[in-house]
This record gives sequence, structure tokens and C-alpha cells, in this order.
Amino acid sequence: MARFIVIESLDGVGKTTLVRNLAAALGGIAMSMPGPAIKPLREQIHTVLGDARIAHALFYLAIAAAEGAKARAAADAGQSVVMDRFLASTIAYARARGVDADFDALLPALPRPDVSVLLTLDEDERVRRLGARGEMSVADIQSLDPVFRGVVMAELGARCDLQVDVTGADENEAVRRVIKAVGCLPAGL
Ligand SMILES: Cc1cn([C@H]2C[C@H](O)[C@@H](COP(=O)(O)O)O2)c(=O)[nH]c1=O
Repeated sequence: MARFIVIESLDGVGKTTLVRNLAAALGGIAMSMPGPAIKPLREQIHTVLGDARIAHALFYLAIAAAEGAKARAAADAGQSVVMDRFLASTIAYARARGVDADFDALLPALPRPDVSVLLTLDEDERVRRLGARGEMSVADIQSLDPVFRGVVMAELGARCDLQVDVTGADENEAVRRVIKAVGCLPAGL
């Protein structure tokens, strides 16, 4: 049974909420990239890394190696782990920002999830939700560019095991759709 589950998507699809709700439904733990300890420092780290796009990709890869190892260990010990973004996002965003590195050569050395799910949402609805967030991040704005979005979605689609569309789904229905697609059992069953 899948215990280390990765959820990937563009920004604004509802990934973070879904990760939290799915982890609760499975009686498991929610994790995120780059993780709560790094998140407050992220802007500072981006400033230090500057224009070197490969540096940003390597930063996220290092975090994926570290957080992925923790997730893998917890899953191997019998816990369900739901991770908000992982290697597919790291590679997809690096590619969309023009980094031309052989990421696939590194994959065998990195922790592997049991299943990765690409969450999709009707694009008009996604744009509406991003707008409703108030201030958009640089990444949010980049995801509105059709070329950028196309590269990210092509990479995510090629690298995820499953795709689940959550258009028209409320929070609970989104969890049900993912559980059905993954075939994992909610807590208590
Ligand atoms: C996790 C991760 C995020 N990102 C970018 C893409 C997201 O739009 C942005 C914010 O991610 P977040 O919404 O999951 O916090 O950071 C990368 O470029 N590489 C990565 O490995």
C-alpha cells in the first residue's frame, strides 16, 4: 500500500489544503517542501543564491534529498506520509527557469515516493483563486505565463504516476478523489 504519497500541482490548485486534509484522513503526517524550518528563510536564501538558476535547483534538490529521506523512513516504519511537492516540482520549475541539467542521472540516488499525484484544476478557476490570494508571489505570476506553465505541466505530467482533477470538488470531495485514485485506505478502515 502507498504510504509515501507526493502531491504536485501548479500554485492555486488547492494542493496545500489537500495535503493537510489527506494526511488527516489517512491518520498520517503532512510534510512540505522546503519544510517549515526553511520556509521563513526562503526569501533570504533566494536573495543569497541570486541569479544562478542552477543554485536554486540544487538548493531544492538538497532539501528534497533531506525531507524525502525523513518521509521514506517514516513510511517504511508504517506511517502514511503526504508530501506537498517533491522532486517533480523541483525539476519542473528548474526546467521552466531554463536550467539544463541531467536531473534524471541523480534520481536513483534520491528517496523515492510510493506514488506521486498531479492535481489539476480548471485554469480559469485556478487564476481566480490565485487572484483571491491578494498578493501573488513571483512563482504565482510566472505560472500565469502560458509558456512557463506549459513547461511545468509537461514535466509534472511526465513525472507523476497519476493525475487527479479537482475541478468542481469541495475539500472533502478532493480528498475522496485522491484516495480513490491512489487506492489507499482512510484511517479506521
Ligand atoms: C518545492 C519547490 C518549489 N519551487 C517553487 C515553485 C512554487 O511555485 C514556489 C512555491 O512553492 P510552494 O507554493 O509549494 O511553497 O516555489 C521550486 O521552484 N522548486 C521546488 O522544489
